[in-house]
Amino acid sequence: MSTDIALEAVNVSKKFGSMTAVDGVSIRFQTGRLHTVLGPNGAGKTTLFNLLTKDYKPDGGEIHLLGEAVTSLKPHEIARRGVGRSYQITSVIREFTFFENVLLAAYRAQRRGRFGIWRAVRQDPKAAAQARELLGSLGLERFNDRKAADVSYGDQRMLELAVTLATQPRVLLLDEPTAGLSQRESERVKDVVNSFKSRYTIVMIEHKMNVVMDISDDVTVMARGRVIASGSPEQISNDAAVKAAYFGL
Ligand SMILES: Nc1ncnc2c1ncn2[C@@H]1O[C@H](COP(=O)(O)OP(=O)(O)OP(=O)(O)O)[C@@H](O)[C@H]1O
Repeated sequence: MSTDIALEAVNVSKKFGSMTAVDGVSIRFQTGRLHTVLGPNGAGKTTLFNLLTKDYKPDGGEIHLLGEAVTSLKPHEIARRGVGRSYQITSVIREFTFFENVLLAAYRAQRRGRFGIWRAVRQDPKAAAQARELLGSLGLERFNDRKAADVSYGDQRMLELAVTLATQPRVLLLDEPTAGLSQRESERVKDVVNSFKSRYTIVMIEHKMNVVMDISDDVTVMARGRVIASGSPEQISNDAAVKAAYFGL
């Protein structure tokens, strides 16, 4: 199998009772590209993410990561092999400062997922240097000593991104990184995600069309659990099936 494909779903399906949320989807995410999954509410995008990270077990089909079948692995094993996912605010400890949150994630990543006693975490110079550098590169150093609970929703989402990056993923799954953000904050997240391109393989679910069109290399459109179109942003915006299913035109 070609290793220029970082992550791949082959004919995956997932049912909830009698409802098929993901219906025989095959999709390839190429190394070093930003691939957006687009589609109306209920199209199956988040369920597809859950299948890629193995949070859900597929009813059929396979998942391949960096050329290897990983369909039987558990979510933490997928994470350890380099798939990082931002779980919205849930990955952030609200009572911890920005620095402490990123430090903890960096420390755990260096120890392949194991927790340490907090005193040892605090005294780890390598994790501390990594946390400082990461927060600096995202322009968040002014929040180093601020508690996550005390900043705006937009800044918490930036912290969530920093925590995910501290795990040193190869493939980054972003589920609506601009959801709930103001236009100015969305632009900032868009620029930051754009700056990650080439360093990571990025798979993003995103609804805001300006974000999708400005920074995606590839776009796949889902509707009712299936892939209805795939191509460049320009091809997708001119696709008749997409206009019908997504924009209601
Ligand atoms: N855990 C679950 N149990 C039952 N049904 C579910 C579950 N998760 C998702 N579904 C259903 O599966 C379908 C696909 O949902 P999914 O969340 O994957 O869509 P989506 O494209 O991410 O939508 P949105 O843009 O609204 O987040 C929907 O009909 C949803 O109600």
